[in-house]
Amino acid sequence: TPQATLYQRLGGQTVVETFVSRTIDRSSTDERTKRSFDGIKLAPIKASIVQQICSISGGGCKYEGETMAKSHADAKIQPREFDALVDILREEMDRAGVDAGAKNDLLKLLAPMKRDIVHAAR
Ligand code: HEM
Repeated sequence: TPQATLYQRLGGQTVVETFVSRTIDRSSTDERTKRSFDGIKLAPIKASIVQQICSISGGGCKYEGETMAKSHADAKIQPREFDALVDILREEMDRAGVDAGAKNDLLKLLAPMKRDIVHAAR
């Protein structure tokens, strides 16, 4: 029998949509992260992040959005802002009932994106 994909272990589409939606809603109002979301429409980012997570976790989607470097460049995101958003994501995966192993496996796939998302001072 084939192994479950990470996407399946995360709970599939409904669960991924739930924790992504709540993460972005909270990030757009949390004092630590909200400034970057000022004037940004949340529904399209949510859909894009769901597609990206589905793609990298073996859910069979094709991510069609921008690169992480390009989509975050204008916001000049600081390391503490990145870390705060990931903390919110971790809390929302817990709240959505995601298994600890699956949660950590997804966080491991997202962690290397930090270097593209965080603004490099030059
Ligand atoms: C691992 C962490 C993160 C991932 C996986 C991620 C993923 C994404 C994705 C897939 C998009 C949509 C790109 C597109 O559709 O072309 C996006 C856009 C965006 N992200 Fe992130 N992101 C992360 C961290 C952050 C952080 C830390 C912030 C701010 C605190 C942030 C703020 C934004 C904003 C404001 C947009 C919309 C940009 C625009 O439309 O102009 N993201 N992100």
